[in-house]
Amino acid sequence: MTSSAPTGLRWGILATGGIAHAFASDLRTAGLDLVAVGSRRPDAAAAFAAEFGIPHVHGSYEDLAADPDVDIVYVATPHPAHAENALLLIEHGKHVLVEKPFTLTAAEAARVQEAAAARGVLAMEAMWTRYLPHMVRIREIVAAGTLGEVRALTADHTQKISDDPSHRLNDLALGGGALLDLGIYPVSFAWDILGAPATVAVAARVGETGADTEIAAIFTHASGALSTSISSSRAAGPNTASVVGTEARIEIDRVWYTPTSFRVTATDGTVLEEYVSEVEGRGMQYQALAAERIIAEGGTDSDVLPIAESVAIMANLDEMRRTIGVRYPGEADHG
Ligand SMILES: NC(=O)C1=CN([C@@H]2O[C@H](COP(=O)(O)OP(=O)(O)OC[C@H]3O[C@@H](n4cnc5c(N)ncnc54)[C@H](OP(=O)(O)O)[C@@H]3O)[C@@H](O)[C@H]2O)C=CC1
Ligand SMILES: O=C1CO[C@H](CO)[C@@H](O)[C@@H]1O
Repeated sequence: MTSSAPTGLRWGILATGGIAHAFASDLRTAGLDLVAVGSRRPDAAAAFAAEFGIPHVHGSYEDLAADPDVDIVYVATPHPAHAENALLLIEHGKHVLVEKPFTLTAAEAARVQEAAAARGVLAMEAMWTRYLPHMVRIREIVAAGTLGEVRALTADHTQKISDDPSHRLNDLALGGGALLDLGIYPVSFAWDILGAPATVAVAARVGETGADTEIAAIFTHASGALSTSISSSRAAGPNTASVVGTEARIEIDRVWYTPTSFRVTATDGTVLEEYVSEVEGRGMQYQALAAERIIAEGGTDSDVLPIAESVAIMANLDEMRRTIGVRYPGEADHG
């Protein structure tokens, strides 16, 4: 089970940028209790609160963290700020749902994991795709053995995003790079279906700012399966994915990491299942409902994406970046 009905948990949102808006809108659509917003800019917090009818308005992240009427906070800052923001919130006893990638590095992720465990709160990566209904169904189909032995998985996350050097995806100071922003989706999908890679091969193009603009990866997995992924912040491709087994395959339509459709087709061409998502809004509410269920049941970890797996995925991304020579400012300080 990955989602359920709202439990009345009181949500705060930290930051007021693009994805904070999308998440707030999905929380409202799903009837979750959004009570607070915090921004570095008091005006931005006030405007965001007015847009979504949020009662508690905080002109700093510290004030949001200290709000006694907030149970859980969604962190929607650029990746280099995720660890610092999450640690502040955890220190104040808040549960946290932290945007992907969970942090900038595995060392930061491990620090958040430790702090959450010490405080007894939930820290969960907002890899929203894992919680979407079509992904839940895909995991069921794979687990049931319908595909036979899974031999291959493919996925791309390719978008034409601005080449302005100051854009978040190009600026290393903001965690720029296709891998951490886009490539993490196919990487996390491969982990979800096939587990940790046994070997990792990567090739990339690195742009003028030092951030990767394209990256292709081939993983082998302990089962013998291969997974491949391509990510680009310069050109929009199919954004489809497939899981191929000895008896049947799953083909996920574009855009595979958002609510969409898929087919299960047997090797002889028989269509075994056609699935069409029926999701209100963008679909970011499912991860929030999953977090609410875990907390209501007294848990502190996600069964769909445990924090240890988020840390391990960050280590996988660290290794891929080492291979392609992408390094973030002050990374040594980050650990
Ligand atoms: N799940 C998904 O589909 C998506 C996830 N994301 C993830 O969400 C995070 C934020 O992305 P996005 O919303 O596109 O980014 P934006 O630039 O649109 O917003 C980021 C917000 O973070 C706050 N912030 C804190 N420190 C800084 C800083 N140094 N520079 C700029 N902003 C800062 C600001 O809020 P304020 O001024 O109010 O404090 C700002 O509005 C990223 O980690 C990204 O990977 C992004 C898009 C889609
Ligand atoms: O997660 C994401 C999904 O796609 C966005 C672009 O539209 C990315 O920038 C983002 O971080």
